[in-house]
Amino acid sequence: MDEELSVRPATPADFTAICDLLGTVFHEEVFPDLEAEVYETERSLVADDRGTVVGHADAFTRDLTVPGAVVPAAHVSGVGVLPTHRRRGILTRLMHRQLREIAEAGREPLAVLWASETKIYPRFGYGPASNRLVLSIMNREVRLPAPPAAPTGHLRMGDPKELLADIGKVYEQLRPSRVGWASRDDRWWRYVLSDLKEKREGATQLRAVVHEGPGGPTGYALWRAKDQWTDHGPDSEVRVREVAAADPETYQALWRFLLGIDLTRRVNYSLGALDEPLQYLVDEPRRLAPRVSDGLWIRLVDLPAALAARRYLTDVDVVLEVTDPILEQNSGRWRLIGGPDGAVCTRTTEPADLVCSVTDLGAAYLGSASLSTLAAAGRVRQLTGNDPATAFRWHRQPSPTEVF
Ligand SMILES: CC(=O)SCCNC(=O)CCNC(=O)[C@H](O)C(C)(C)COP(=O)(O)OP(=O)(O)OC[C@H]1O[C@@H](n2cnc3c(N)ncnc32)[C@H](O)[C@@H]1OP(=O)(O)O
Repeated sequence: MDEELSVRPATPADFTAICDLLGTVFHEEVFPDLEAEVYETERSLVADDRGTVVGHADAFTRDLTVPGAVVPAAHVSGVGVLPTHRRRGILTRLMHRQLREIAEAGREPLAVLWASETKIYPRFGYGPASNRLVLSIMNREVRLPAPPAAPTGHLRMGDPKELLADIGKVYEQLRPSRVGWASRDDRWWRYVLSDLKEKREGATQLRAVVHEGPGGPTGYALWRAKDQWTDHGPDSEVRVREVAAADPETYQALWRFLLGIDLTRRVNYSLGALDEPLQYLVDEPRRLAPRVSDGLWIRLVDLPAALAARRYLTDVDVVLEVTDPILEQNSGRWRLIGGPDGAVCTRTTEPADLVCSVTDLGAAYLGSASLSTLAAAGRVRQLTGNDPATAFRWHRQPSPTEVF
């Protein structure tokens, strides 16, 4: 371990160096004014090599919707180590310290992140908790059911920032029941809707469409388009950022709109849920070209609090024997008693029904990865007939709305 190197809390004076570091490790231009919008200095850790910032990790203070509840969760982001200092254990020091600090603060039972590479985080107890569907739709080749003869709503297009009151209202109405959604205060809405030209990758500005029902807005979509022409004529692409719908009529109306934009031949959407309803609506789902990728990674920081915070699909009364080499207080046997209305989780000396690591529980936490599947893989060991796998599932798959 480097004697000279320290891991310490960042100060405001480190901000420029942190932005430079993130630009270097992610091979992209970083816009400090934009990052400053959501950056939380007091949660930011740096690795300091004799006055030079060589590593960084931070976390955003946000809530995450989990099965049946909304839970404070450290949204970990901005992780990087300079190429001159890689593979010397700096990330390990940053992650261990960050997890210990989150645990000691006692406010957030969970940490959540998006991984740049899937090898990095399991060793720190993060499990892959929400696979997603990446859709690349040949929109001319698929048809949705015809709209109702007398639709109850209509669509209104505009600048997302001007439609924010409606968009924000829909988001807040749906958020408590949509697993994987993160809370967005005013700063986060500014960040999400910021639309720097340099980040558009040649596409248009961000556009919004709101579905207006008799009682107010019931959904919205955010998208941009990238124009292209070939010898065959128009060949443009729609890049869908978010789709939020309170009911099936709204969902269908928004997708009918997105798939029907003139001059376009493809619609790309990278945040589809594994059970995205669109797959069951179009007349030729193969033309969606769905591809599975990973999504949110979950880390149980305060295991009993995290397990008690979510709801369970069916009644469960089970003893879990858990290993957590980093946060030892999570290791041991836990009795979880819960169901659709709530849960309690307490330490126990009773014999275990199931043996697993904290990483496996992270994977199963949002109801996406099944404990049975993890058992089939040999990661989880089911010791008795008391199998909690069904209880850990949920009605719908997680569907995060953004990569933070
Ligand atoms: C939430 C987010 O922000 S995700 C973004 C993560 N950041 C990036 O991908 C940016 C580019 N990459 C980097 O900055 C660095 O390579 C990091 C941060 C991923 C790793 O930092 P390092 O200080 O090199 O990691 P560290 O030395 O602590 O490695 C710990 C272990 O993880 C392994 N590891 C670390 N990164 C990777 C990787 N990208 N792929 C495979 N294994 C990795 C190491 O080999 C090591 O394993 P070992 O203990 O068996 O030898």
